[in-house]
Amino acid sequence: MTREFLKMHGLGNDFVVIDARSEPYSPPAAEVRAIADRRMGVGCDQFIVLEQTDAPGADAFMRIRNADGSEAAACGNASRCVGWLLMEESGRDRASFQTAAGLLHASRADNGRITVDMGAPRLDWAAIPLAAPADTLRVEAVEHGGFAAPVAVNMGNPHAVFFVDDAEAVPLDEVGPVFENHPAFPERANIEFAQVLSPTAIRMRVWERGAGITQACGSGSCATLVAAVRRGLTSRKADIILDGGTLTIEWTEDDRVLMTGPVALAFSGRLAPELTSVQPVSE
Ligand SMILES: N[C@H](CCC[C@H](N)C(=O)O)C(=O)O
Repeated sequence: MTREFLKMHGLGNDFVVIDARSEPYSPPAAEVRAIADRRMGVGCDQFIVLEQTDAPGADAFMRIRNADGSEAAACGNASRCVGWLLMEESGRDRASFQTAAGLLHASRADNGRITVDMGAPRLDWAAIPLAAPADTLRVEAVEHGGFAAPVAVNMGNPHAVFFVDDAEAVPLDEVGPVFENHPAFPERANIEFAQVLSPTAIRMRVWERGAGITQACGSGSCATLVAAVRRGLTSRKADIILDGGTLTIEWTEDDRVLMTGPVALAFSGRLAPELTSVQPVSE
């Protein structure tokens, strides 16, 4: 059977979104990779499936899969897109949905932007997770190519934030995969390189776990702001300037991280049977 999908993005971090609340759909990793492939399939950084849920207060469960087929528990840019879809569906200005990292709450902000409360950051080494006890403010065991001692933050997914003098100079495609797969991160990690421009502005580039370089990363922007505040480098609310545009992040005094930014619906289409019946690639 074919399935309708929506192609959406948040600042160029792009998604194939399928509403499977009435017809369950949990494709194997090989099928997700085929759909995410930018030649063979539709192409996306993350593949998002809305699932039926009986979680109280939730309109759906948001299942997040990376382009490599792996599952992630958080995806900030997709959370804004899903929040927007649910608000458009209900006609309300708020929406809540369940993720593997917990219940998220979305609301409309100014100029068509959407705010998602991404919850509290987790800062303990075991919650990142790290392979061994460490000070998450400076993880000394992680260094390569002149970059060392990142701040580790979990926003539902693991992040390592390096502060640098010039974000544009970072050889992201070379050092990104080394840090993503570093043994200090038993579940791998999303890797951010942040250049503080002012107490309220940070330039950030990202290498995502399971997706590589993306135009933007919402959970990565949240992790970057939290890391900067912990290091005393910025105020608790700042703009994160990504390749694809700017997100505004605030770490509130009551320990919530609020992410505000745009959403975009590019087009809709139907996944053809060939794609939904792809045979697992022999490893
Ligand atoms: N693009 C997403 C991050 C996806 C995280 C995923 N790469 C992981 O494995 O954690 C965001 O906007 O937060």
